[in-house]
Amino acid sequence: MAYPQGSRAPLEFGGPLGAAALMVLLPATMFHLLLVARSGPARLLGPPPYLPGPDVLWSPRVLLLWLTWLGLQAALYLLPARKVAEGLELKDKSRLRYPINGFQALVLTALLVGLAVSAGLPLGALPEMLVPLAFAATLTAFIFSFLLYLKALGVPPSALAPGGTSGNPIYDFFLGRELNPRICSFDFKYFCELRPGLIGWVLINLALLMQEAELRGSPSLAMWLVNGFQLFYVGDALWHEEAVLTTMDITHDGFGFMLAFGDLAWVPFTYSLQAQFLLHHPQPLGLPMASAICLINALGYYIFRRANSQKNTFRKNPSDPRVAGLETIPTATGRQLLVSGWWGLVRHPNYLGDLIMALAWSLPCGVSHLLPYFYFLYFTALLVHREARDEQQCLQKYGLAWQEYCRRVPYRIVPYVY
Ligand SMILES: NC(=O)C1=CN([C@@H]2O[C@H](COP(=O)(O)OP(=O)(O)OC[C@H]3O[C@@H](n4cnc5c(N)ncnc54)[C@H](OP(=O)(O)O)[C@@H]3O)[C@@H](O)[C@H]2O)C=CC1
Ligand SMILES: CC(C)CCC[C@@H](C)[C@H]1CC=C2C3=C(CC[C@@]21C)[C@@]1(C)CC[C@H](O)C[C@@H]1CC3
Repeated sequence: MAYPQGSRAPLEFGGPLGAAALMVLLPATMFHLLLVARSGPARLLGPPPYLPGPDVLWSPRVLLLWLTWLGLQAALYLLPARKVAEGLELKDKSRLRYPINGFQALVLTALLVGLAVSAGLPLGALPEMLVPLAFAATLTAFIFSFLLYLKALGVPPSALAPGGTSGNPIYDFFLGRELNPRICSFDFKYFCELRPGLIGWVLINLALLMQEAELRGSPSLAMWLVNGFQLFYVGDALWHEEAVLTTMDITHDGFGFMLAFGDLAWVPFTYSLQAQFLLHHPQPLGLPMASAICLINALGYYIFRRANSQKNTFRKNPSDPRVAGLETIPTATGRQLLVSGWWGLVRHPNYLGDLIMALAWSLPCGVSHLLPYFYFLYFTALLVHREARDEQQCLQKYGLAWQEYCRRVPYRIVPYVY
């Protein structure tokens, strides 16, 4: 970990050099995956079939389509919400308010897309536009991050994120300077984290399913499973939208290139990789194997949801009867740490469940190619790194109590392994 001059706050992601490298590597990886998924050999580690020129990447029509998508999601965000939730207390002791209408946005998007398809919109044509769409999303992420960086120059220090104020413009551009950039009540980070990318991901999956039906008469069982699992995951995230308000992305990280690109481009165009692969490389899948994969996904989801809900219930109200009997460690901040139940098994049981689901999403693609396992490999790396970042933040917040928790719950994600 590098340390900025004159400060004790450690720089993450390898400092400015690491940030600069990631700003090139992440988009390059995304385009590599998009190109390789449709190539015959589909080799994750091989060269891409061709290098796309400007005529392949750039299309004003596709850019317009992308901006329309962002506009639609922004309009749905502004609709009246079933609930308005308060975020955690900020440095200046205030709390921001957030609309809880993400699930409503998903349902309305599904209705609008259904209407448009029945009126003749060729959704099956979307897979042919993935490369220029990804380019439009990447371009938007760069421009948007630049505007956010400029906006952050004019805000008071209390509005800045703890991490993105190193003074190095490349590093701060990557990590994001302002914690909660807003125009009036429109919160850009919260909007991007859950709406255009996540809903875009399942829409791309659906388009791939429809194109498979056009090509082969009906979608394959493998394609149904991947679509079903991922739609369920996105629906669950939007149903439990309020939980995102306590994640480190909202409470700790600024809004810069990492999250703008991650939310707007990386999620829709790389998380749909399994469905992209299946369109071009159909895989036979029998009912017994499909049933086993469903069980693996259900097990992952059970661990993921129960662990997340247990912590969220406990954080909202520690005397709630569902969590009141759990053993806890007091901390100097007045908050407690769970040390039994799911959070006594490993220090991140929710990551364990998420990883099991990630495996279940790749298995329908068979074992002939490594490519569809990219998500599982990337996600393992992301969660191991995220766990280390969270650990650092918890050690700072809770000190000795956190050390005691680590002593009592020695494994981080996988019991007896890691
Ligand atoms: N699909 C994807 O790409 C991604 C999915 N995710 C998923 O999003 C969800 C949220 O993840 P994330 O925000 O990383 O982290 P967590 O939901 O795991 O939250 C970590 C926080 O929980 C609190 N905590 C930790 N241990 C305990 C304990 N023993 N008792 C009580 N509170 C504790 C601490 O905050 P405090 O004490 O302040 O409450 C800590 O900072 C996860 O399910 C993850 O799998 C995450 C990233 C990417
Ligand atoms: C571009 C880099 C590789 C880093 C990008 C990270 C982002 C893709 C993720 C950071 C945290 C995320 C969360 C989710 C999606 C991925 C990103 C945005 C969820 C919304 C997924 C669904 C879960 O139920 C909640 C997650 C919160 C964190």
